[in-house]
Amino acid sequence: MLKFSYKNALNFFREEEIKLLEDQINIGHKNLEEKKGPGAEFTGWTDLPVNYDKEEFSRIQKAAEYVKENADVFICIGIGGSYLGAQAAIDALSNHFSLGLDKETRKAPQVIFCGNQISGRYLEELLEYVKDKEIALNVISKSGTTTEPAIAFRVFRNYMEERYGKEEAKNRIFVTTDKQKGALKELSNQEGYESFIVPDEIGGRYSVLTAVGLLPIAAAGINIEELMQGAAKGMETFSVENIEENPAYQYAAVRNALYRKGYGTEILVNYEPSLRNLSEWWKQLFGESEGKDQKGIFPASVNNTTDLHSMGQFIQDGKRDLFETVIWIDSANSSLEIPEDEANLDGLNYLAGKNMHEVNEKAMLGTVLSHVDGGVPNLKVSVDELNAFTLGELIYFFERACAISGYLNAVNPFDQPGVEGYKKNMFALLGKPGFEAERAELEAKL
Ligand SMILES: O=P(O)(O)OC[C@H]1O[C@H](O)[C@H](O)[C@@H](O)[C@@H]1O
Repeated sequence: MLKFSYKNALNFFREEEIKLLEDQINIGHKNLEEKKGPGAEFTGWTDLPVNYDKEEFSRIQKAAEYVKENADVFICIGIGGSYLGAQAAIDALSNHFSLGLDKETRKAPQVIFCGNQISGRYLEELLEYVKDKEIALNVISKSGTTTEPAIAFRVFRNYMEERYGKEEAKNRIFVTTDKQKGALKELSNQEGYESFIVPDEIGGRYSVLTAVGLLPIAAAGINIEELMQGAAKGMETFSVENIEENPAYQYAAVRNALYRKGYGTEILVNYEPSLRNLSEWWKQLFGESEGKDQKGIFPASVNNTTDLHSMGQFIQDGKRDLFETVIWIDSANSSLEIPEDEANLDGLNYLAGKNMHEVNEKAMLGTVLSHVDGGVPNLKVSVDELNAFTLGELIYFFERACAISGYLNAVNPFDQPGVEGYKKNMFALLGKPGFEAERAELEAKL
């Protein structure tokens, strides 16, 4: 069961301040339930965990089986919401070293993401890496026109057609995009690729539980039925109107109470390397949803205890406008104990026989207390253990909290007008037809 606690933030605001946000939360809740608030056209994710296309879901499972049988490497091309959720889930639930394990042990292909930057070196090295491995590919883009994945797909489509021939390449390429529009849809129709849909009413950063995330996640050997069941449990728990019974709404309210006092940066903190990319997914979710109209909480992250040795100083003692949200997994996920050592030169015998988890937990507790003393409010989201079910719950928790939090700060949590700025300039500088006037203007500034 997911739990949320803000007891370590209570030195920084009064409980009553949460109460005072209740009316606004109720309005946000109604907006989501009735799908009628700002950005209502992108609220398809609210009931997705129970209201999804079951026929497509089984096609996803079948495609994942095909990939498992026929590929050593599954190349997933996408950027932003079209890869972060899948990457987060796969990292959270797979062996840290699965890249180095053979396929028999892994029972699934390696999933490698690309098209999420414009590095030629990365693509070239990936082409070299897969040259003696069987590959399959999933190109994922809701709009079907995003430059980064489009370039990577062009490179890999050429490569696969040359290597496998057009017909076999077609069997190995899966497309996830809009149901009717966009260049990728057109290409997919023309070539006859098996395709999956990003529903109109679900924006990229809310799409991990659609085919966008589900195909890569299933191909990595993760049980997507359990993931959806966990999300459905999340939907049940976190769609309750009453804030006292709804941890997601409490989280949204506390964040806003802190923000209004000048805490402008939230750091998501984990103590497991497998959660590093959950933070990357979370950053897009909250950053794109809330950072607009010249306001919003800046979402940051640290990976502990690693970053206590680099960012710890700043968090403890630097500019005081930070608050932290710790994601904690209650149960030990390994039985590794610290060994006894006769010489005890490192002085660690006081830890001998202790499970690593116990040490990690004390590090977490000690850090929270110390940061609170240093003026950093601390929130905590915890789950009993990390598995596909609880991950589904966590995903829904954050999605729901994010939407309500955006409404509390009077922004549309479902649009992202700001991301077009760099694209327009890049197109102009690259000489894309139609951008001639902007090009001259920008070049004069360089
Ligand atoms: O899936 P796509 O249409 O390719 O979009 C990928 C990403 O890029 C955009 O610029 C948006 O800011 C993101 O919200 C989106 O997730």
